[in-house]
Amino acid sequence: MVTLAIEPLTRDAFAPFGDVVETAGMTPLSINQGYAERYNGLASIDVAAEGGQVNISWFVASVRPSPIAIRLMERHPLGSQMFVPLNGADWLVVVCSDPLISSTYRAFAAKGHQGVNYARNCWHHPLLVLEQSSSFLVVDRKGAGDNLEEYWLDETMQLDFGAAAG
Ligand SMILES: NC(=O)N[C@@H](O)C(=O)O
Ligand code: NI
Repeated sequence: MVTLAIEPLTRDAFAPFGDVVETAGMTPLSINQGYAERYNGLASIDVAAEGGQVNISWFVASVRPSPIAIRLMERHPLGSQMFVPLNGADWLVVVCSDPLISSTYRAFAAKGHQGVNYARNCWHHPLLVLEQSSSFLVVDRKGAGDNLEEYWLDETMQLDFGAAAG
């Protein structure tokens, strides 16, 4: 059984896979006569391929059976996909650069104030949450074309919550 250590989610660590949507390290603009701060440019939304349009949706996700087994990876060839948690609950992100090579898999512990934007064609596991009824704002692509490619792993991969890497 292949086990996958879980590492902290940081911009640098996640850079090969997309953006981390958080305000840490960002310099805000003061707006609205000083009554608000604006953090710009947190993610690159890439959904225009083949006439795609932005799709704004709301996910309410359930906790998967424990121990969480990684059996399926997917990617969206025509667009990026962004998840921003709305409940403030911590969650999990699993990505890889080649689903056939287990050493390319990475698991990240996402905090409740962190979102991610999977780059177009980034292999990722479908939304993984740690608390029931976890709500997310999702920004991805709607339009013609096949925007889902799936890969079912030959051997289930387990997440190792005990050995948090990093
Ligand atoms: N199916 C769907 O809209 N969501 C997945 O793409 C996912 O990454 O959770
Ligand atoms: Ni997806």
